[in-house]
Amino acid sequence: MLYVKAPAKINLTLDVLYKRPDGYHEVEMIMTTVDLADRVGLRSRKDGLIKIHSTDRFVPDDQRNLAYQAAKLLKDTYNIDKGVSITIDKHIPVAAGLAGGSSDAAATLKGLNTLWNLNLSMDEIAELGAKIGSDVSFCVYGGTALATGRGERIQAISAPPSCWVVLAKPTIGVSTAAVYGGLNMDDVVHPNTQQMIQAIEEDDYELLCDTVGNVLETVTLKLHPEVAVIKEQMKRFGADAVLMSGSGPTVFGLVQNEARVSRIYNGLRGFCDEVYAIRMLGDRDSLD
Ligand SMILES: C[C@@](CO)(OP(=O)(O)O)[C@H](O)COP(=O)(O)OP(=O)(O)OC[C@H]1O[C@@H](n2ccc(N)nc2=O)[C@H](O)[C@@H]1O
Ligand SMILES: Nc1ncnc2c1ncn2[C@@H]1O[C@H](COP(=O)(O)OP(=O)(O)O)[C@@H](O)[C@H]1O
Repeated sequence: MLYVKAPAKINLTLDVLYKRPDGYHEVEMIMTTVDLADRVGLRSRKDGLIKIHSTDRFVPDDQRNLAYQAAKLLKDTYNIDKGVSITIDKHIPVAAGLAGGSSDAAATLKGLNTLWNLNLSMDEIAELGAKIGSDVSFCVYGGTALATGRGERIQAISAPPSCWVVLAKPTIGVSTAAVYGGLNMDDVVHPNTQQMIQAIEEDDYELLCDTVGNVLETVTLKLHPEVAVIKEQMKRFGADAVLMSGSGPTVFGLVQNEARVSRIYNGLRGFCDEVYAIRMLGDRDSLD
């Protein structure tokens, strides 16, 4: 069995520029991977079948699974006779704005590249990933990046300043398509993507905290007012910056003071089942 780590992402900024004729939205996002990960296990099969087993009962075990789609895409593109048994040890909350499914797909592409000796480059894998979903290319590379286009065009940037990330996910799932669909471009208050890049490049934590922003937040907040309540609580318990990730409903708080991390974590556990205190995977400290 080959095991591949599939980490979650958060969006430090998420801007929508316009709705495209193909129905997708042109975006500008600063994304970074965090240390909350699924574990994808891959075992090659001689019978050509793709079999999925997940530890989470809400994750589909058929062709709807993005890891299944990843394996199928490789089989079809490169005429592979072999199949694969895929085990997904699920730790990332599902339909949460954390790209769990996309990361499982990226891990499957990378793992099968090794298992089936395909010798594809990262760029080739990322390009294939974009056919599965807009977030898959970012998940192939991981780290910290500016994502443009519909999210599939990736430019790496340096690691963000070191801090804790507290994640809180209310017990609702959110449909990404419904959130993009509910966006009214006349109401959009655009985050400053260039300023976020500057904050990261200059290792300026305060500027980073001042610059976080997500245009999808107002849409999800209207659909699910409990997300606003969690945001308020995170602020009250002392997070330096608070934002919804992706299409939500997960809210993240950034914190540098370690004592405050436990205060926020314990405070939120009171009324939110899924709370995590984690690090960004590519923060400055972990690179030292
Ligand atoms: C919002 C974000 C932010 O990182 O993440 P999540 O909340 O899903 O984690 C992404 O843009 C989500 O990417 P992903 O989940 O891969 O979306 P896809 O499968 O490609 O698209 C799902 C649906 O979302 C809408 N969509 C997606 C991307 C985009 N740039 N414009 C869109 O309008 C389309 O309606 C599409 O049919
Ligand atoms: N491997 C997978 N893990 C989680 N969800 C998956 C997976 N494959 C397909 N899905 C489907 O994709 C939907 C969105 O899942 P997910 O990737 O967790 O959320 P998000 O797009 O908000 O980051 C889920 O409702 C689920 O049915």
